[in-house]
This record gives sequence, C-alpha cells and structure tokens, in this order.
Amino acid sequence: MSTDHSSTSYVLRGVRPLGGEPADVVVAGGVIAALGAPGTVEAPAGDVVEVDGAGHVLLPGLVDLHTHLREPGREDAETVASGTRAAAAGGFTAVHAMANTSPVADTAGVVEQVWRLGRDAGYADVHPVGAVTVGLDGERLAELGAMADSAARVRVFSDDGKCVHDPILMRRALEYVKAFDGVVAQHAQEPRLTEGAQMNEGVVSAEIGLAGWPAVAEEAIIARDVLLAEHVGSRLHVCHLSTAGSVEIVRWAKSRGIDVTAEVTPHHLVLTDDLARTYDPTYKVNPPLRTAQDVEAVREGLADGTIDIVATDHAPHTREDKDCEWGAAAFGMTGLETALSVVQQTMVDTGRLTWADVARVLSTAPARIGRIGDRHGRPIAVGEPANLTLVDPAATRVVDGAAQVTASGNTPFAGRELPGRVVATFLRGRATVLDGAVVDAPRGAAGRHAGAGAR
Ligand SMILES: NC(=O)N[C@@H](CC(=O)O)C(=O)O
Ligand SMILES: [Zn+2]
Ligand SMILES: [Zn+2]
Repeated sequence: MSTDHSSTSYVLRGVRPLGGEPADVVVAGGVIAALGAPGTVEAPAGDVVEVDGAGHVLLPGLVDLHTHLREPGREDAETVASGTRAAAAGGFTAVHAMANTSPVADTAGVVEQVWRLGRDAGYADVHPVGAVTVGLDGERLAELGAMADSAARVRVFSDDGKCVHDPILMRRALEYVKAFDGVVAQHAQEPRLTEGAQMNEGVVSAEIGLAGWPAVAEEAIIARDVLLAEHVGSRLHVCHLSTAGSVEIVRWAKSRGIDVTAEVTPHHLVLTDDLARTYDPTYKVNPPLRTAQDVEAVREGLADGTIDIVATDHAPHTREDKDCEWGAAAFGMTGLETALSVVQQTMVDTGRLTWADVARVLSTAPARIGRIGDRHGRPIAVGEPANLTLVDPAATRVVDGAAQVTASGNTPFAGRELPGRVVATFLRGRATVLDGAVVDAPRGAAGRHAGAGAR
C-alpha cells in the first residue's frame, strides 16, 4: 500500500450503512464518492485499497462530546496525539476536549493551542471545550466570547471535574452563550452533599465503609439547572447523568419543552457500585458507579430518547494516580476504545437500539449538540465528507489494558469480553484505522488536510 494516504481511495465491499442493506461504498478525494448495491460500483482510478466489509456495519464517524486529553499539563497521562489515536481506534473522528487541563482551557490562547495540537496530530478533529469560570474556580466567568470567536470556535463550555455551583454564575453563563449558540455542559454535583465522597451512597457504601455520594447531589443540580435554562431560554447539557432520578428530571424537563440534552457514559450503562467491594480504584469515578436499578433506568432513558447521547468521559490517569489505595486514587476511567462495544453489548445486542440509533447517539446527536454537524454526524450519502467508522459486530475480544492505544491503563473493562471491533476509521477520507490497527499520519500532510476541513 502506498504511504501517501491522502491520495489513496478505498472501496468498502458489502458493508451495511447504518446496519441496513449491503452496499459498496467508495471513499475518494475526502468524500463518499460513490455508493450502490454490491457489484454495481466502479473502483476509482489510481491507488485503491479494497476492504472486504461483508457483514460489517458502516456508521458516520463517532463524535465524543466528553473526552479528557490532559494536554497541556498532564502529558504523562495522555497527550492530544495519544488520546486522538485512541479515539480513532475506538471509531471516533471528532472529540470535544475537556477544559480541566493545566493551565485550564479558559482563554482563547489555550483553546487554540489544543485545537492546533489536534489538527497537527491528524487522528481526529479536536474541538476544545472552554471553561465556564476562570481556573475552574467558580468565581468569575471566563472569556467565553473570545473562546467562541477564536480559531477553535468553541461552542461547548464546561467546568467539568467541578460543578458550576453558584446559581448566579450559572445563570449568567447560560445567558452569555446564547449570543453564539453555545451550550453549558454541567458536571452536576452539589459540592456540600459530596464532601469527602468516595463512591455511591447506598447499601454497598454502608457495608464497606466508604463515604457516600448520594444520588440527590446530582439530581438537585440538574433540577435547578433545567429550571434556570427554562427561565433564561438557553441551552443546557447534562454531563454523565447517572441516576434513575436524573433520568426522571430530564424526562420531565423535555416534556415541558426545556432545551436540555443529556449524556450517559458507557460505564454507567453496565457497571454498578458492587465493584467497589474489590477496593480496586479502577472503579473509582465521578459520578460514581450506581446501582443496578440506576443502570436499568439509564438504559431505558437512552432507549426512549430522554438521554440524547453516549459520551465516554475518557479520563486517563497515570499509574501513580490510580495504583494506590481507594481513598487516595484519582476519579476517572478510560473509555474511547471500549465505548462502541459497550453500547453494542448493552443496547444493540439486547434489542433496545438499532444501529441507526447508535449512529444517532454516538455521532449525529453529539455533533449537533457541539455544533459541528456541518462536518460530523452526517448522512452516509454521496458527496458527504468521508468521516466513517466500519465495525464488525460479530467479532469479540477480551479487553487488554496494556494493549490499548491510550497512554493510560485505567480501563474498567480489562479482562472482560466485549462484542464488536472497529475495523476501519476514516477522517475526511484518510484511513486513521485499517484492519483494526491505527494508521499513523504522515506528519504535516494530515495536519494541513485536517486543518482545511476543520475550519
Ligand atoms: N470523571 C472523572 O471521574 N474524572 C474526570 C473529571 C470529570 O469528568 O468529572 C477527570 O478529569 O479525571
Ligand atoms: Zn464530570
Ligand atoms: Zn469528565
């Protein structure tokens, strides 16, 4: 195969767009150049790679609204390059990079830096999230307008890792972002109710003696914020919703016409607080793993559309920050490389979502919420940018933390068998993953290409 990937074309044979009828799809010149019944599509001239995709599902490239890339500041845990390589391996073509870096992404300068690093790495489009408050301190609004107007064109603002607790600041942020069609993504955690909290408050925390994080600490903030969003007529996004009560509140808010969207993480779709009994800090995460009833409620909420999207909350941490006693360990788990498999296992293989629904919750809807729907989460149709993910749903694998692409090993799925395998990922026609392996970008070339498309 040629090393000049930008001029390579691909013919995907017998793939099933959105899980539908088999088709041949030609990827050339950065776009979907042709699409038709198997055997009816001409291979383009020049350097062509044929991909046997029989039985494989073709999805629009996945879009993550909630990724921690750790750069700048914690490059020992992840960099923009290593995190976007992991994203590509997981089938993602765009990620929103959370603002809790060091320095915090609270200025036009920092968000532009992160955006450029993503463009130069060339594995996935990086859309920086801007901090709501300076330094995530919850005291003064950051320069939201300057970040929106920067080259990074920020539309999602979040103090994720911390809750925007002060209601007047939350109100002002919601009002401010209306000017550029932005959204405030809230990490819903009432701080006073969660002081010292280590895990979900419930039967298990009482039994094993770890300080509890009650469901109401999440639900009280979501209830307040949907009412604030209604009051000021703005758009609210709820990060990593995790309790049955939160699903009920969002369902109620939507029934009232409030402009709220919500995400659930893959881990909250399957793991429960029982895992804390292992005292293995891999399972320590914020918000904490909840109960089996909560897991059922978030699956139901995702199935009925109350929860709009799945977002990974990929939170890489170094060994030093995770391989210690539970109380001292950092909150967070990785997720980019397992998200699609967990959604397949919990939602598709159980009959609760179709592959077309998966395209919605992992691509179209997050692209719309992040206001990148002109480039990502597009229909699979001729002329559309070739941001695509090809998945083999019949494959299974046992997750090996050490074999993951992310620079950090804190996956909660290590040793578990998961269905589905990302066979190929295309970013504007360049294969970032082929035959299940990451294809490294020719440095610079991919960057220029990505930059042109990303503006
Ligand atoms: N989810 C986590 O447990 N940790 C996140 C912060 C966050 O998403 O709140 C992190 O930055 O490590
Ligand atoms: Zn958070
Ligand atoms: Zn997060």
